[in-house]
Amino acid sequence: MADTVFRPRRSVLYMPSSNARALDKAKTLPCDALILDLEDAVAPDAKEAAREAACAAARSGEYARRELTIRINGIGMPWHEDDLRAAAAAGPDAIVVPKVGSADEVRTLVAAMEDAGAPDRTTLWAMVETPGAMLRVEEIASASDRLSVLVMGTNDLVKELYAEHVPGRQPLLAGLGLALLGARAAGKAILDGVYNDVKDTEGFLAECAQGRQLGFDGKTLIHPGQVTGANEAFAPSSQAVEDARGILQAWEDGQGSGVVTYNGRMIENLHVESAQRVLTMHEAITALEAEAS
Ligand SMILES: CC(C)(COP(=O)(O)OP(=O)(O)OC[C@H]1O[C@@H](n2cnc3c(N)ncnc32)[C@H](O)[C@@H]1OP(=O)(O)O)[C@@H](O)C(=O)NCCC(=O)NCCSC(=O)C[C@H](O)C(=O)O
Ligand SMILES: [Mg+2]
Repeated sequence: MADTVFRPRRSVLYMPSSNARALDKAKTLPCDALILDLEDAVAPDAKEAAREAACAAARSGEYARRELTIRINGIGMPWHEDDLRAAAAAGPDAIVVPKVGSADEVRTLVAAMEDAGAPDRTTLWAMVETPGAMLRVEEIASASDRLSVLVMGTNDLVKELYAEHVPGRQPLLAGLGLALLGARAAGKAILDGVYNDVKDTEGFLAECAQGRQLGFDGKTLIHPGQVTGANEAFAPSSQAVEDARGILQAWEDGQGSGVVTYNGRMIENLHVESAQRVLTMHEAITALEAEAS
């Protein structure tokens, strides 16, 4: 069911489940989560072999601390039902469903997962990547407790809007904002879309910084070379951690004295809550990284 404790999802790497080298390499990468893809990255004649490989990976227990998810083909596609049944039986951390468009679809997917015997630990991640989904994000996100994460599909959204990929993502800002509002109103995690140019480090890091500033929990990625940048961008900086500790200390020291300040800035209860959140994230990331070493 949906998370009750904070789980870092700074770097969430897609890989084609038909690519055995990528599946193997993923066991060594410092990403927080993996999406083993059966949808766009897999050609029609490779779908069945990819499904078997993804389910075997989910059963293997070889991906250690990394959250392991399987992206199945979308509702209405010829492989959808078999993918969902097989993924549910394999019991990954989550089943990722592309192009989810309504709360009814979420309820149908959750019922199908339950019918297929998905273990309780397997949650649903819904991709939102169409204009209709952007307008219904809150109802999609609130439709089931089993839905834990929303994932932006920015390539599909650009296509559906007849927009263009440009630095700064101006054509997407309305959609990104609506999706963030809907996810946060429903209390769900939300991941930013992918950056397609795997050789453009500067552009990628700028988009990570923008995604972080907008409020995303992490970024979906397409190449191992993008993992470290996303991990840094979506973790609290050492300055942010130091400030969070200072704010909590100033708040504790100033109880009963009325106005509290830290480094000349006014501190209210809401700043204390934000500082606590920063420290929770920092501790969760530190614990996750300690597991890896
Ligand atoms: C983009 C790529 C096709 C580039 O592949 P390639 O040219 O082979 O990269 P490299 O030679 O630099 O690879 C170096 C090594 O790293 C491994 N590798 C590459 N990519 C991955 C990966 N994603 N996960 C794990 N390992 C990876 C290679 O095997 C090499 O290993 P080795 O030989 O042992 O050194 C390729 O990166 C790729 O296929 N990426 C994923 C594409 C994908 O999954 N696309 C679908 C999801 S994106 C999407 O659909 C978003 C959404 O729906 C939307 O609408 O926006
Ligand atoms: Mg897509």
